Amino acid sequence: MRIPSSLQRLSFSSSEAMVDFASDLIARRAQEHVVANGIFRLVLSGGTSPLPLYRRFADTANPPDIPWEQTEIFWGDERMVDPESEHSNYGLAASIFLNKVRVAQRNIHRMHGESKHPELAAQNYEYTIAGSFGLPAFPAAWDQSGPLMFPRFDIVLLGMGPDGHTASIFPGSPALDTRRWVLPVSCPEIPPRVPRLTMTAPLLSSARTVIFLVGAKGKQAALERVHASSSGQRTWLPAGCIGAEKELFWLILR
Ligand SMILES: O=C(O)[C@H](O)[C@@H](O)[C@H](O)[C@H](O)COP(=O)(O)O
Repeated sequence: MRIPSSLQRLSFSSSEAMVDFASDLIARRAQEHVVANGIFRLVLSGGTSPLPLYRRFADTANPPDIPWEQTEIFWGDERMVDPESEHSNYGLAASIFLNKVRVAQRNIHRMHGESKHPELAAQNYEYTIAGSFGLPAFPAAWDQSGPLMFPRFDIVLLGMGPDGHTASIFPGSPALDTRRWVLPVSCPEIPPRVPRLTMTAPLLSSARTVIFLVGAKGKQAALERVHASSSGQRTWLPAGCIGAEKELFWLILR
């Protein structure tokens, strides 16, 4: 795991407080990245925990000051379903906020969950990532002989399931240790029981800032194992294997 220079675990007694913290942090970092590089690359999470934050993004009464015109949007994982499906991570984010903020359609990089060929869809997303970062058309992820290379997203949002999975990286997944950036995932044991696509642990952990948003209900045991690992005991729970280049935040709703 890439050890971040800062690790913060913060617990919140209300969803509003957690959303206030997360949206302020994202807005500040987004502005800094736009000033420094002219662009802000944000990776969204699936699941239910980030939904209040997504609603805040679209809140016209109290909008966070995010430079949407300079923002590119990606997903950490997607279910192999149509974008119109209620299970589509893209579809949910689009209906809650992406269709309401000033992000350009060309900057919304969704994973193609409707593809009948998950491996091709994964490779296609690696091309998309390479394109955004101005990297060669042949993604370094496929070059078995070259040095390891993982593009650096500015902020990655993640959740965690009760089994410790994050994105669609389940315990024992090949996505934990690979040079690939995106991999197909066969149907997991947990709902929705559909195959997925996922960014891999090394790619997610290369981000400058990683923010976990977790509701503690049903997740206490996994949280304890993940947090024990950062104080020295090893865990192989996928969420505990995710690091960051600079800052790793665990925002936990009590
Ligand atoms: O697409 C997905 O399902 C996710 O990205 C997944 O990793 C999710 O974040 C966790 O399962 C937590 O989900 P909840 O936030 O709904 O508990």
